[in-house]
Amino acid sequence: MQSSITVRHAVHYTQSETMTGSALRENFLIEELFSAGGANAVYTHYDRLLLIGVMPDRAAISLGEDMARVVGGEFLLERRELGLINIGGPGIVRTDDAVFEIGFQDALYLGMGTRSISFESADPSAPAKFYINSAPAHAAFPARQIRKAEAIELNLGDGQTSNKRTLYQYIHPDVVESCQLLMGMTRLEPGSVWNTMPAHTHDRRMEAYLYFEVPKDAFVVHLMGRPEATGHLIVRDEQAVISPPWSVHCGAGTSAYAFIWSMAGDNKSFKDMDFVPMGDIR
Ligand SMILES: O=C[C@H](O)[C@@H](O)CC(=O)C(=O)O
Ligand SMILES: [Zn+2]
Repeated sequence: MQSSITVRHAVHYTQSETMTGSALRENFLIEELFSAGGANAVYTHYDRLLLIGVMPDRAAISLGEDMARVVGGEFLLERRELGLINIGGPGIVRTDDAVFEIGFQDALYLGMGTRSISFESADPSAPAKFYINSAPAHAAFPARQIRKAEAIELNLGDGQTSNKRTLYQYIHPDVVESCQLLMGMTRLEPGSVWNTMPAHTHDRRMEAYLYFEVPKDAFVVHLMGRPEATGHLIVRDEQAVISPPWSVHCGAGTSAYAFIWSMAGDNKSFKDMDFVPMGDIR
């Protein structure tokens, strides 16, 4: 089983603005989260968000002692909460006292205090891909499965500006209670390529994007940085971007794609965004 845990430090924009393209990639892009039969984790110091990709094949994968060590606890969710969305085949998540069948584009919230968590693929030839985010928690809320049909659906953008898309809020105060985690998915319509335009920042919360369903040979040009000093990351299928609180996070693909966004920080107010006037982007 291939597994990894890496730590990403927080970076000030005065430093990121002097970085080469490859240094930006090392600090803000996660190239490999999903490896067959493995679990890859990135612990970021931005709001201590933990991003994990779990792709079980024949055997179950559990988040065990190595993860507990990273967070300095007896077990991973001793003082944390966790959200996940499955972007692969049907999967199964077992916890201390429950079994959840998690289909494609279904989500699961697990609260603080959940001791044992293990992941399986229902069919190893169509493996599940659990994209997991975990953040520090102060209260124990009940576990809850959120199917795609239960997420809040928002229709955004316009074909005329190539940004027609559907946004699904899964872990959101109007759907399920969480301490600080917000999580959802956005899917571009065929022919639309721009996400999150007009761009925004939210200094109160960091954000992470996992791009998926990016066709082979296609890519997304993800813009990051302060609005007046943007840089870019070329992002391929199933790669994730860590977006600091001071950064815009938007992009255009060479074709349509989907992505999972998640946030952690001071509030859970999705609408708390500082929109950037289009004329200010540099
Ligand atoms: O703060 C919110 C996040 O940046 C995303 O939810 C935006 C997004 O998915 C979109 O506009 O397409
Ligand atoms: Zn945002």
